[in-house]
Amino acid sequence: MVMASEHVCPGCPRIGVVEETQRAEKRAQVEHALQRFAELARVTIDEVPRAEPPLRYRTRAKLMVQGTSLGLFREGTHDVVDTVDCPVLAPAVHEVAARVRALLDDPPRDAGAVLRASDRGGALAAVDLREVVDAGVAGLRGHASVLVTFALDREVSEREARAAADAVRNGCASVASVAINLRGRGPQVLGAETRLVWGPGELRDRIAPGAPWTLATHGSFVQAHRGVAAAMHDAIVAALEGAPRVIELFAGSGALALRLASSGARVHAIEAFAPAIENAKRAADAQRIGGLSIEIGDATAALVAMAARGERADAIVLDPPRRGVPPELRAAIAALAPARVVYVACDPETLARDLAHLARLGLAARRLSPYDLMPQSAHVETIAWLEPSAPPPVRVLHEDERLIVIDKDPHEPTTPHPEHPISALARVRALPGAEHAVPVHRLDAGTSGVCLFARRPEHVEPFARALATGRKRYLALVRGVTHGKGIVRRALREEGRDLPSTTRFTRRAIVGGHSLVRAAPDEGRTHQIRRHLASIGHPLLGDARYGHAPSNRHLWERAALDRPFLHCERIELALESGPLVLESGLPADLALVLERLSRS
Ligand SMILES: C[S@@+](CC[C@H](N)C(=O)[O-])C[C@H]1O[C@@H](n2cnc3c(N)ncnc32)[C@H](O)[C@@H]1O
Repeated sequence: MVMASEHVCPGCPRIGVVEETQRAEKRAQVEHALQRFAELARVTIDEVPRAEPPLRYRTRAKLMVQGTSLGLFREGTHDVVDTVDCPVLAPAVHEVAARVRALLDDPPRDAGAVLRASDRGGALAAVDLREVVDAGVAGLRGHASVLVTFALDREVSEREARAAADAVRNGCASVASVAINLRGRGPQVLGAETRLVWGPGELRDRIAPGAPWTLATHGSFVQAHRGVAAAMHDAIVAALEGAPRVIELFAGSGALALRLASSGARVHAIEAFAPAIENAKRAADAQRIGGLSIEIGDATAALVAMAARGERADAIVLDPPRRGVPPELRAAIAALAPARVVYVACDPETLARDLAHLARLGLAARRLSPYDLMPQSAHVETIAWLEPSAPPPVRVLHEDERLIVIDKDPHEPTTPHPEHPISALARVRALPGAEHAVPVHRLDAGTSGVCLFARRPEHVEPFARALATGRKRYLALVRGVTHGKGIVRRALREEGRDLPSTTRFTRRAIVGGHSLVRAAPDEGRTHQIRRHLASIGHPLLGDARYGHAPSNRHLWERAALDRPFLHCERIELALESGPLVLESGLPADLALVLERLSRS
């Protein structure tokens, strides 16, 4: 058990909490993330296995520099909390951090700006420490050493860089290699350009004794906890036994790809960061591991191209960044018709969003296995095991002898479209007595909510007329803060004619600096709400066509928004038989977006 420390470091907010409790909390986090999605109601969640060791495990530290402090930003600020007694860093990483800290206190003159914080007139903004273990002979941590990268805010001379490298390695045997990196303006700790100053620049690294080695370079990705990462790899290799062709997306420097290939599978590894995956191939060749092919590029573009070529995969493994994967990639995964999919996720919420969509595409997760990849933090890493399974039936809001009204899911068009593997119409026609159904109107693929179908083509006309004069209400999240209410009257061009159009809106709430509005179009012109709200400077968030690309990117990264935020929540029809009110609640994916936005 870890005892409570006096102050809680932002890196380990759960330190001091009994380990069993931490693991139960992590499992509960995953459970909570699944709960909002009806498609995931029957998924079981394993207990979280114990991480060994629970302390002194961290293979990588990106430490910020401020004055003479080396540590992490206090949450929501740019104040650095010094992590001098950090109990989770692996011993070699801890030793090098202590050496850098001592040098910040007393920087050698000839190292110039490299070892002086940028807020003290120097150039140093952060230090990236990456542990490397070639455990081939002496067992894990037998040969631990560290790749040190100084992240600088400005250029320094070669002489200053060399003096800094000498200073950090003198008296610190764990330093294996030193590089400098120019950070650029982005929020990332490291920029694109790294320059080797001293040492080999790349070293063999193993997750576990006996595992194939990979090539570690300055700043390269490594799982935070070797023991837990190795257990995850074991579980994945066992689950994919007998799969002759595996596609691995987001393969990094190939630790898992090499394991899978060395166990006999043919692995095609796709990764955007060229040096990492090129090193995987070099490591495979040097170890005579056959069967590994690599592809450098965007995982979505690569898989969409494979699907378009009609390729198939026995198994697909993916380990994306926190934001999860875009809808096009989920559709391409389903199109490759894999017998097994293994989805490794570091954010259970985006995982749940993606699993719900994959379930509708015919790939269902029955079981999730959460891991304690970063003990003492709130982080939970989860493996989802997916298999082909019939998609859940469409949700019916109302049906009678002539009409079927469904709650349309996002990411599917109303009628079949070549870019989408499934349509609302196809799912409606799978209902009993609905094989001749036709849509009364169309919602865009990205829009969810109330959607009307006539049971037979001859039933469409009266409902189409009732819909044209009926009241329709949508929920939309739009960029910026709108007036409390407003009316947009603006002709919209359709089929070469300008047609008078009116949309009324009321703001319901401000969430994360944006407006949640109820919008009611008097007509039902193509993209009426999207075009009208964009025309007054408040485009829908997530709308790639009429929206604001930087805001869309931000909401995708931070708030898990993967489609236009537009939901048809209510339609009122005056039918000959009497009034009919159809309503749909806020869908789970948009509820998640609002929750994340109000948290941030
Ligand atoms: C969570 S890491 C997983 C790394 C790898 N599975 C491992 O264990 O070493 C995510 C990886 O995805 C890569 N990546 C990020 N965006 C990508 C994209 N659009 N296409 C392909 N790879 C991407 C990153 O470079 C990073 O290596």
